[in-house]
Amino acid sequence: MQEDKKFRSGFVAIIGRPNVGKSTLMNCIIGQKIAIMSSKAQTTRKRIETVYTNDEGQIVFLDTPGMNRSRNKLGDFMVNEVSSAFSDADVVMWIIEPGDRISAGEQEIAEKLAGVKKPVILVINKVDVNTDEEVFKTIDIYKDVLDFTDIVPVSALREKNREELINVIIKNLPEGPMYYDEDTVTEETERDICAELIREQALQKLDKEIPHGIAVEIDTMKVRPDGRITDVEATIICERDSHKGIIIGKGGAMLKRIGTGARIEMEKLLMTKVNLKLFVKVRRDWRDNQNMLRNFGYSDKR
Ligand SMILES: Nc1nc2c(ncn2[C@@H]2O[C@H](COP(=O)(O)OP(=O)(O)OP(=O)(O)O)[C@@H](O)[C@H]2O)c(=O)[nH]1
Repeated sequence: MQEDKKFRSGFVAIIGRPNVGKSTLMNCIIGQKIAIMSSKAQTTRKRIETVYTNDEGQIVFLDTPGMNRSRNKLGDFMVNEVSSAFSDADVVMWIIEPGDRISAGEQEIAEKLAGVKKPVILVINKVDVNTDEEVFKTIDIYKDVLDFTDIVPVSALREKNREELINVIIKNLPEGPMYYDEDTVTEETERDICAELIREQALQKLDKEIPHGIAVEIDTMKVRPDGRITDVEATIICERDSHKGIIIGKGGAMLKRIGTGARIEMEKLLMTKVNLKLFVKVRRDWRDNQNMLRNFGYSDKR
């Protein structure tokens, strides 16, 4: 990174009617297909979906409601949740397809976005199946609908203008830190879920002895080159030395039970064998420490 060029980072919300290519575009930007997580896991996860990083910046895509949800939910979402969904975003990306008029659905999105005081980028997707003339016409129709910071025609399927779009998004982000390791794409979510699975087992097996005073941190998670085994090292964090003793159990028996239960669940999620090593650490009052909480994937609201 050069001194005069500051690193930019932030959160991007993607909005658009069903089928305009939102998922395809996101896959195209991050350069790989995103595994679909189980519905059970999703209900407990925060909204962060995927991360793209290059030398200039880091884009964290937020999973806005309506993005992966059922088609007819979009309207409800637009009415009820648009402001809260976008409150975390630094930039909004509105995806449309080329067309010669603004449909009712698009109109509704435009009205809601009119109240969003953030940069809005209009992305015209699927230009591979349209003539330049049709694309220009679309730009013409849409350019005054909102005060867009940029309008970018792309083809998510053919990866046309991918780099240009990435540059435009990063240009619109504020200066900021790298929130995630540069090689993080989606496994952050898998890591979070694995941590959650271990926590779930611990809570189940420990019964009421240590109610909620534990957190789980995944230290390393690596798939072996043959793709058949994932090595995971994780730490269970508790508040007191006495808790540590209970979690480990007599001769390590309790920790072994927690580990076995979690391993079985993780194998289902990751679809590989899992070699799990569990550690236990005491960190006094971790629940009061906001930074530590954020580290464990808990938002301020919890
Ligand atoms: N020709 C063409 N087809 C595309 C492009 N991008 C996406 N598609 C197709 O459009 C269809 C919908 O794409 P998705 O990425 O699932 O769209 P979505 O907006 O995420 O859809 P919902 O999840 O229903 O909201 C798929 O059949 C894609 O292959 C593109 O750039 N060109």
